[in-house]
Amino acid sequence: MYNVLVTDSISDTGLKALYDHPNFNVEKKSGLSPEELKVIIKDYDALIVRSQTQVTEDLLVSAEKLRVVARAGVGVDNIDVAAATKKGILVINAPGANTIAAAEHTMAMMLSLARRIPHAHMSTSAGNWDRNAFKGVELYEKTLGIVGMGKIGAEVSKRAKKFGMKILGFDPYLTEERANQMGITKATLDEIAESADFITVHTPLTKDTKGLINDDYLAKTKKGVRLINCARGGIIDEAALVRGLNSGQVAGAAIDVFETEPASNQELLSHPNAIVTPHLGASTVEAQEKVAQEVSEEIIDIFETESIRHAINMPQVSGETQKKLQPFIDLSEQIGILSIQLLKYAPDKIEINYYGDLAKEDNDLLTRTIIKGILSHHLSDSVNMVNALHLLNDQGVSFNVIKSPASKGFASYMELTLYNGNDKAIVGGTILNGYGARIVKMNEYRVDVRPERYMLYIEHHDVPGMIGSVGSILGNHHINIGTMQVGRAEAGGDAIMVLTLDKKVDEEVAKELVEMDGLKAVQFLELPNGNVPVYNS
Ligand SMILES: NC(=O)C1=CN([C@@H]2O[C@H](COP(=O)(O)OP(=O)(O)OC[C@H]3O[C@@H](n4cnc5c(N)ncnc54)[C@H](O)[C@@H]3O)[C@@H](O)[C@H]2O)C=CC1
Ligand SMILES: O=C(O)C(=O)COP(=O)(O)O
Repeated sequence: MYNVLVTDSISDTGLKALYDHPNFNVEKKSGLSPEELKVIIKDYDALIVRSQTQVTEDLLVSAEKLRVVARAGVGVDNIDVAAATKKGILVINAPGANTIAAAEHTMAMMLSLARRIPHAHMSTSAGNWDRNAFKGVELYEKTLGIVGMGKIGAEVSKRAKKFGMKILGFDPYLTEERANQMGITKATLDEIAESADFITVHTPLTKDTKGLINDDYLAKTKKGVRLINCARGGIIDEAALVRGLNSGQVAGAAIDVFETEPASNQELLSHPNAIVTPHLGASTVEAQEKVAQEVSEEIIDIFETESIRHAINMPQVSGETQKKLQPFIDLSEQIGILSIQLLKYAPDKIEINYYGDLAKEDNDLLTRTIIKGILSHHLSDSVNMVNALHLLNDQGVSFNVIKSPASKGFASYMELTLYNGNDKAIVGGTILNGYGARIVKMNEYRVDVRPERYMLYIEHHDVPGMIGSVGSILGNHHINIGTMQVGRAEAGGDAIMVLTLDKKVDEEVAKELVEMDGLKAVQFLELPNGNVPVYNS
């Protein structure tokens, strides 16, 4: 049974999949103080939040079995993603599920600014009938500058165009071609300042976007510009905005998100030309059901099938790439595990080579799986796909990934080399069509071995009788040999044997083998996810 904690106001309808699932126990606990949350978090496998709960490093330290933090929404600035990654906790969100809600709220804010609806409402409901004080402006034929042409920015542009607005879009990823397709003009921030009557921001809050609209920028805008922020507090610098509103440079501002929330900047909140809402962009029945449903279904998939769609701290892989890489995932981990057992010590340098078709794919997922295999030897369960690269970095191990389209004799081939000073261990593997995974290189030797649970790697001198002697020792201890591969550099020189065994070699057998004349190195290898033969009785 997996325990899921929900700490913000999340739609019960959207959580239905989790409520109905026999393997999940959902508990809703809102209004907890950080201290109270810290005490109970240790019992939960997954945590679902919106923007209110602060998922800090201090909280995550106490989250003993937490595997997933799910953000029922887009922005993850209330979650310490770096601390989660360090602890191997996956962070997911629900991108796109509240896009329409946020775009419609932006339009509502823009229309409210243009026609001063909140002010007119307050005055009229107080008993006044003032038809002259609230003369507005039209959106029609005005220029709207959109900073951040992602999902919400694009939906806002569609709606604003229908109102007859001219749209200038700024986004580092906006191409001329996409702008043309959308019927908007690609612009710079300065061009927006120069021509826009309304400016709306739709970016995440990053070090680049923090204070993007500041005193300097406002000085370049048209006098009487109107500003909207339904993205993140701080993209428009609040102090600069108040100065702009006071001087009249800014005719009006509609603000849904604030530098600190709950908002406390009274000068802004009570400014006669400001319209403010308490972070309501995503607050529609539809969006709240959708975000909750998306994260619920993804949590079930993560725990039941390990499939991840919207990870913040894991590589995003398309369905097609995932399908191509799938057969290599187990093999990657096996290569990692075998190589660290061959090297015996922790590596100080790692090199991963992808050849052939594999080199053409985005193989970050395989790289993480290989690293997880290597590190799990010393760090066991504390390493996973989320924190593998982070832990490697922490250990000061350098790693290098080389992709080469050359085939190396197989359609796809991967080779891992671990270094420890002058020592190194090499393991290469491939998937043979119709035959499955094969280890095809161990150190400098070519082999052809199906990765199995129990394996034995022996380096010896190429002299008569070696194979027989190893076979006898194993036979005397009732250890059946599944397969055996022999290889040599040259006749009478160095040679290897790689055996797959039906059971584990205990210390006594290992000792006998190590003491055998002519053997240079004996390494018992164990693959937790390798095949174990089953005998018919
Ligand atoms: N008020 C509310 O309740 C809601 C707020 N949001 C916020 O709205 C923002 C946008 O959300 P989406 O459109 O879903 O995200 P998105 O990821 O689809 O789009 C963000 C866009 O910002 C662009 N961008 C990043 N840095 C930029 C920069 N320096 N200058 C210009 N563009 C830049 C990116 O290239 C991207 O195209 C996020 O901050 C999100 O958290 C989202 C939903 C509801
Ligand atoms: O999805 C986002 O980024 C939002 O800002 C929505 O926040 P909320 O879920 O309404 O607290």
